[in-house]
Amino acid sequence: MTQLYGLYGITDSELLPNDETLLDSVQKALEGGMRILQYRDKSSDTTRRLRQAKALVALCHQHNAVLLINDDVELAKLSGADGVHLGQGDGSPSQARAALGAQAIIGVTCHDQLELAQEAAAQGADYVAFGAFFPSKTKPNAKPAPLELLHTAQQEINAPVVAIGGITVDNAHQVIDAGAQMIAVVHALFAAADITAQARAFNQTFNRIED
Ligand SMILES: Cc1ncc(COP(=O)(O)OP(=O)(O)O)c(N)n1
Ligand SMILES: Cc1nc(C(=O)O)sc1CCOP(=O)(O)O
Ligand SMILES: [Mg+2]
Repeated sequence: MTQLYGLYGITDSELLPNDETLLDSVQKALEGGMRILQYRDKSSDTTRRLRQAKALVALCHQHNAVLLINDDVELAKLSGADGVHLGQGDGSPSQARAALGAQAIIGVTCHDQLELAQEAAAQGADYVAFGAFFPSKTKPNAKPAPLELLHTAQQEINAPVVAIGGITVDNAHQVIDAGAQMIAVVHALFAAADITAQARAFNQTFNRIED
């Protein structure tokens, strides 16, 4: 079973606009050691979303990686994905659990608010996500979150903690040192010239030897 730890890649339909670039880029990230992926396509093209989600499930499973679906519990169920990532407007973790079953991985966006994470964990979320820790190219208007929140969350929340927002190979150590078990990355991973090397570099940040 895949651990909820390390690099957590998130796809972006603007950066990866067609099936070929999506699957090719994800394959490269998997070759670099990414074991958690979220399919994030905010469009209403249901045919494309189902086709791409199913293809990503197959590809991720070939590499012992998990595929989570952003926003959409129904798509997670139809595609055979391993779980779902819920924003604050995307339904509750308990509703998602009822739809997807006990084995499903359910993550919840908590912005900069510890209370949202407490609520999500109490409802059975498998991880909680805070952000944005740095200025994000993908979501420039995301509300900033302070690094200290990760320290507090690690101590007080009974679920693994994800950090998101503007994370790069250069700043990843800041959120990891502050308590993040996973780093969720769009641009610095999927816009990289060498996605495999970049995925490897992100995961190495977790393994680096302390001075
Ligand atoms: C791991 C992770 N954390 C946060 C988000 C953001 O979710 P949300 O606030 O619902 O925003 P959208 O991604 O739906 O635009 C995420 N997707 N993944
Ligand atoms: C989807 C998303 N949610 C955020 C939040 O703060 O909740 S930041 C973000 C975008 C993350 O992309 P990048 O790694 O390119 O900054
Ligand atoms: Mg959402």
